[in-house]
Amino acid sequence: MKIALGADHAGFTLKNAVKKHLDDLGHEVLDVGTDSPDRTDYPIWGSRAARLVTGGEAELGIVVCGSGIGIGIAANKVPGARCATCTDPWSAHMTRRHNDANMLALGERVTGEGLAMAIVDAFLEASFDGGRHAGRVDQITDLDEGREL
Ligand SMILES: O=C(CO)[C@H](O)[C@H](O)[C@H](O)COP(=O)(O)O
Repeated sequence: MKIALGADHAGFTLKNAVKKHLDDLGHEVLDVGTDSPDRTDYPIWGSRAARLVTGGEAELGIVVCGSGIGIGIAANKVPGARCATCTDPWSAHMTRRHNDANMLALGERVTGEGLAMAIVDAFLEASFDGGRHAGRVDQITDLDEGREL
């Protein structure tokens, strides 16, 4: 699978660990940066990763900042991105099944590396249930495209 990856300085180390994990699993990683631990701004990297996902170059995206919150908010500003900030594997599993999330956000200052990989695995191994959830995801798309509910 092609997976977009992005992080700010506060997520740089965990991004590299996620990248190695994805490489080991045989995925193709599209790393948008950042490429150093120098201080930078999470909206840049969240939006760049999201654009790869919404543009179809990547199937899924994973983004990392200190909390996982800022970069997730930024990713979700790109229409078509459904990015979930997760701190546990169950939430990562459920956001794929019920929300058809196409991006996962992690917080390096929140989540240790071992747990982060379990979250990544749960996210990648689950898939969308469809059914009653499909109409709700369609409603999210309506919001993305400026329609009122
Ligand atoms: O956006 C965040 C908070 O929601 C991230 O944790 C950022 O990585 C953080 O704000 C960066 O903070 P810093 O003090 O500039 O390292």
